[in-house]
Parts: sequence; structure tokens; C-alpha cells
Amino acid sequence: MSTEAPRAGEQVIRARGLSKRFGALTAVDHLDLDVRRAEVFGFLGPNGCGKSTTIRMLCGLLRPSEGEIEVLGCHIPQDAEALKRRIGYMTQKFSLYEDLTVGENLEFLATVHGLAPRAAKARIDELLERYWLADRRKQMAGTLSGGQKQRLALAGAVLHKPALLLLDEPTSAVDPQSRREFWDSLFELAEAGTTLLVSTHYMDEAERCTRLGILDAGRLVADGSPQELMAGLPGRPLLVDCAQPRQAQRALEGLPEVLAQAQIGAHLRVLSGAADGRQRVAAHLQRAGIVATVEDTEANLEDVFVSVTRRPATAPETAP
Ligand SMILES: Nc1ncnc2c1ncn2[C@@H]1O[C@H](COP(=O)(O)OP(=O)(O)OP(=O)(O)O)[C@@H](O)[C@H]1O
Repeated sequence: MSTEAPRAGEQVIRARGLSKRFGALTAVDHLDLDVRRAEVFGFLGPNGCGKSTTIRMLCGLLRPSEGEIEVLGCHIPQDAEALKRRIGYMTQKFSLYEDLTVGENLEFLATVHGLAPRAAKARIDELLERYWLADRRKQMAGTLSGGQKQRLALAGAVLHKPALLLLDEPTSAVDPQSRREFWDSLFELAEAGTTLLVSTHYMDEAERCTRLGILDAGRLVADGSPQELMAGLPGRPLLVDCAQPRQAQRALEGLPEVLAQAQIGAHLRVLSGAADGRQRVAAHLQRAGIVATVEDTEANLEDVFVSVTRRPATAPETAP
């Protein structure tokens, strides 16, 4: 087991054949995963596809049914205790002590991590400044706003300067401004050499990742940089603008030139597998009596998501 901090380009997470079964349900199904130092690796996938289960196995919190895991040179689950001192883990529930003040939450964590009192005080002062919480030090954590709780949870997760930070939907409970600020903080950490694995349902967040893994029903169905994944789309994306996108979607169902389609807002996005897909889709809609304009459009990550999972991405608050 290595105790050194990983060097640039060095592998931080390596998983092979990772599986987790809960009774008859296979939540994670023979997953291979490689994450290198200072990557911001985004984990995407529909609800229930196995993201949290995978993250919990990588942290050593959940025992795999099958497979090998090596994180920061630690073999999991054997070296799970040693690994816990070198990683940070944060979930959407934030895991704060609501009846302790902001300062007391961090002091408690400093004790857990065995920081000497003087070093703990300096580190806590630094983190309270960095995450705009200095004026909240004496406030009960339970009375903080969602964005403030999120910043306190991040401060707690990085208190011991972990080499790897695993974040499970850390932004699902906060507003768009707090989400952007939170991601700026994540990039600061990555620039300083921290490796990040973060699960999200937000495509704007996924676009900011250096690499993405998309899970579907426990399997890794896509892996690459956002640019690579968009360049590798199997068809051409089309934007269908019409008054009844659902009706248009039904009319196009089953056509051989339609590889995938999803309603995004008031539009229908169609992935066409034919060179003359735009004309064919327009003609088909016209024959079905649907008034629509069909345009070629730039590929985006939503198209990638739909093409590999056959479902539109759903942000947590809009999930069924
Ligand atoms: N302890 C458990 N016991 C039984 N089933 C479980 C347990 N934990 C997770 N599951 C099941 O495993 C599957 C994967 O769950 P997981 O939480 O990993 O998905 P997810 O991708 O993180 O979902 P979401 O995006 O909704 O958070 C789900 O069907 C879930 O119900």
C-alpha cells in the first residue's frame, strides 16, 4: 500500500469487474473504471443506475459482491481504514451535526482526523475564509441556508487535505448560483492536484468535467471527455420545433433512421442515423399531419446521454 500522494497522470482509481448485488438485483454490473490524478471525473446516469453504490464501494463503505478495487494504492476492502484518512466523501445529505455550530462541526472533524490543536485552528480559519463562512462560525449548522450547508460540508470533506474527493450529487439541494460557485471551488481543488469523482444529473455540470462515465443499469455505457463523447455520437442531432412535441415523438417512434429521441423543454431532439435524416424526418411528420420545422443542430451531452441510455437526463427536482 502506497502512502505517497499520487503524481501527475498517475492512476488514482482502478476498478475491474466491480459488481454489487442486493438479493436478486444487480445494482453494479462488472464495471471497469480508471481515474487519473487531478481529473474531474463526472459520473452520470439515470436514477437508480448504480452511481451511489459504485461511489460507496470505491470509498470502502460498501463491500463489493465481486471485482477488484485499488484507490490511491490501497486495495479495497482490505485497506479501507487507511484509505478513509486519504479521501474526502460528500453526499447530497451533507452529513453535518445540525446542533453544533459551524466552527464546532469543523473542530470535531479535525479531532476525528487527529489534527494537532494549533494546526487544526489554522486550517479551520483558512477554510472558513475560503468558503465564505467566517461570519457564520458561531451559527448552528442546522440554521444555515442550503448553499451555506453545502460549503460547510465541502470544508469538512477537505479539512484533512485528501488526495481524492468523492462527491455524490453534491449540488442537488442548492440553487443555480450556489451550484456555479461550488463548481468553481471544485476546479480550485483540481488545480491544486486533488482528484475529483462527482456524480450529477446536471448536463451543464457534466460539460465542465474533464472526463465522464455514463452508467446505465449498473453498466458503464460511455467513457471519455465530453468532446470525445459528442464527436463519437452515432448519428446527427436534429431539433424539431412544433406545437405538439409528444405527438411528433410518437409519430417518429420505430422509424429506422431515428436512433434516439427525447423531448427537451418545448423541443424534440432527434438523433438521426441517415445522411438525409432531416428531410426524411420532416417528410414523415408532414405525412402524419404534424406542422413542424426540423433543423440540424449542434451535438450536446444530452444527445450522448439519450443515445446511450435511451432516456432523457432528468435533474433531481424534475425526476418522476
Ligand atoms: N442497501 C440497498 N439494498 C437494496 N437495494 C439497494 C441498496 N442500495 C441501493 N439499492 C438499489 O440499487 C440500485 C442502484 O442504486 P443507487 O443508489 O446506486 O443508484 P443511483 O444511480 O445513485 O441513483 P440516483 O441517481 O437516483 O441517486 C437501485 O435500484 C437501488 O434501489
